[in-house]
Amino acid sequence: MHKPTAGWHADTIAIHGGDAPQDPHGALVAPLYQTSTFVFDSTHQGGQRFAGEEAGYIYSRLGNPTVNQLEQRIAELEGMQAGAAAATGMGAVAATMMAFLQQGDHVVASDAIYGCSFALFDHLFRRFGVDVSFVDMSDLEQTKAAFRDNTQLVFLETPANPHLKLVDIAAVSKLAHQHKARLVVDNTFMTPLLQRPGEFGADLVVHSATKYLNGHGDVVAGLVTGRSEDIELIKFTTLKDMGATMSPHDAWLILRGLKTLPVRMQRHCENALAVVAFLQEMQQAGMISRLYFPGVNQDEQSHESDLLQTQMKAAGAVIAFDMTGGFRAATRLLDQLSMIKLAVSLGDAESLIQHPASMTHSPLTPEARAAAGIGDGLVRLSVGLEHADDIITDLRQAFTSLK
Ligand SMILES: CSC/C=C(/NCc1c(COP(=O)(O)O)cnc(C)c1O)C(=O)O
Repeated sequence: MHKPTAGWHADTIAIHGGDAPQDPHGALVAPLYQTSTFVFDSTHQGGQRFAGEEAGYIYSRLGNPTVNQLEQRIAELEGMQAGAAAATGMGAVAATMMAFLQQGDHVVASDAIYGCSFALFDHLFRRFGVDVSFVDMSDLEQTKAAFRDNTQLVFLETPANPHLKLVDIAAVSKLAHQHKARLVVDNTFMTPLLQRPGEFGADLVVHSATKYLNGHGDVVAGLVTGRSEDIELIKFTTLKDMGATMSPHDAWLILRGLKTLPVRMQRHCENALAVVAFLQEMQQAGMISRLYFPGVNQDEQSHESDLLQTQMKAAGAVIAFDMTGGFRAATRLLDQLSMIKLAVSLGDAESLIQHPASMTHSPLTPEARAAAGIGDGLVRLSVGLEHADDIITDLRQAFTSLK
């Protein structure tokens, strides 16, 4: 039965998006195709399918009905033509970038990105002869100067991991396209509910689906969306041959998580605003030297508040802050919390807190960490779905214990 998907709101696409695999029993939730391979009717059919002469499934690393339903749903949510699913967020980042790179190429990357993305670019890509320039993309002149004749890709996160630095997607996209390069935006911290980078000129949008998209702390996975021809290239070169494809069960769990993404993001953002207000009290009390949250440091970047208005629907629910007492205060605070869990990752129902310098961003060289402004006193908090008062109570008792 044809679905009238045109004109649906994101809240509806999150539940109904993507073609559910046909089920003879009319199951409301499409069955999970937990299979490694698919049986051919004949040798001829098998050959035809491998040759691409006949549509149909072959082997789950080459495509799976449950995974395809998720790929279609995330593409519809991002407003992109197609999607590809990966075993992890890093699988999505790596497969996406490597599909468009070869030895001798150059990449312009933001200096504010997740630690393992930095490591992929700064260690692995260099080993294979791809050069990467890390730039402060809030400085468009510096960004422009970084381009070379062999620049093929531009990569950024906004808001960036770990301290929520914002980048003007449209401005960087213009620079990328002037140099005939593709722009890849990692939209993990926002999700398509709060930001759709394709609307501002991103060619490819990647996600750690581990985070908000799945949202329940029980899956590690990745997704990428873009134009059909780019997604096909990623699927049938790097993803297929690197083997970084997503399991059908993970896809099935993410499809279930996505159904509540709109209401979860609303609650995450409401909670985050209440927690920011409390942390501002701690800042006024001198226990926090700097608070990072989109729109909070108005003096810092008035352009930041413009971007919050133009490319984002809300500020999100990840907060970072520098402890006045540095590493020792940060360590004591994190070790004092009880309901808020001391763990990396973000975007889960559970509030999570961690220490970027020694954890998520430990792969950065000391120089890169300094350039990105990631100090030893920096703490990153992912605000969960608990009652805001209970989150604040836990934070308050931990801060009080430092006095
Ligand atoms: C070991 S640290 C835990 C992971 C964290 N981040 C992951 C991440 C990835 C990579 O996504 P996976 O491969 O699904 O973890 C890609 N892009 C962004 C913006 C990310 O934050 C973290 O806690 O900041």
